[in-house]
Amino acid sequence: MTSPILQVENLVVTYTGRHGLSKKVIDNVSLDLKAGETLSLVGESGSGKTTIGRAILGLAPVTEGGIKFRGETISNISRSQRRKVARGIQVVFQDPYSSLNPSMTVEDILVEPMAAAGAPGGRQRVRELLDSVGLPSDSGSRYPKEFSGGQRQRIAIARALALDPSVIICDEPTSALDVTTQARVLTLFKELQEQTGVAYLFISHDLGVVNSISDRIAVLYQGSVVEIGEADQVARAPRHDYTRRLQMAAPVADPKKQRERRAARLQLLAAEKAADVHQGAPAQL
Ligand SMILES: Nc1ncnc2c1ncn2[C@@H]1O[C@H](COP(=O)(O)OP(=O)(O)OP(=O)(O)O)[C@@H](O)[C@H]1O
Repeated sequence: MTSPILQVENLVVTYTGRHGLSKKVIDNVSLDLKAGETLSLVGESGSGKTTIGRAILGLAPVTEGGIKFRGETISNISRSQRRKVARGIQVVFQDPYSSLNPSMTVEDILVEPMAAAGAPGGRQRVRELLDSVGLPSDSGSRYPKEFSGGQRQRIAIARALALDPSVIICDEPTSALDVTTQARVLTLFKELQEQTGVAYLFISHDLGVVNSISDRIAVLYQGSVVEIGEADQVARAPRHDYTRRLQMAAPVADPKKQRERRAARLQLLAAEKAADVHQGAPAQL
């Protein structure tokens, strides 16, 4: 069995507010990401998905537990150490409008991470990166505002690929895109994974979106993993009530499927009522 490339071990993230009140937002989460796989993290807004991604990137406090990349601890280390050991972890954010510096050309955006890491990265590499994400090779001299949302997300993906990462954290990377563009960008993620062997930790609130690209899915509820398993099993035959609710909340275009969903939702509610399991159940999704 291949050993995991990224390990989140018993992670606890606690934030302390202005009045000294502390709030545990991640509670004992353990996750393994294997080389070349896509593990999705799904849950409703506020469940802690982004916080886990930020903790991996060194942007959220790791209060307890630890994070390892290629077997080396990367939590609670200095910035300079992180630059050395964690350069193989990159990120693509949700919003392609705010995540790209509007005053930089696309070429400068792509060269920046390579220059910061002291990696070789000339015009040829920029052209390769643009080509790999399906953008015209002359895009380098243009500015982000000249591109559509989907194209901007391609630029952000090219930037994430610049240092040949082995892990990309994709934080709701298609949520700001229309459905057609969303599908194209998801296909691009898949193709890039086939070509490069990169692993994705794919963060989304939408079980429908992640099912098509995930190997495994972990479901997060109030800072804890309540279910984890093979993508098809979690998305199609969830074991946990909360996952069932997420499944039913995911938008579907097909009216027949919508009717089936509605019937299943009513059945679930009736069963819960009968079993009186409402106490402690998550809020309406
Ligand atoms: N810097 C912070 N200080 C205090 N609380 C925070 C901070 N960042 C996040 N939180 C809290 O942590 C919890 C988890 O937030 P997080 O953004 O990780 O959730 P999420 O599942 O990614 O939600 P969304 O899909 O809306 O982004 C929320 O209750 C949020 O208010």
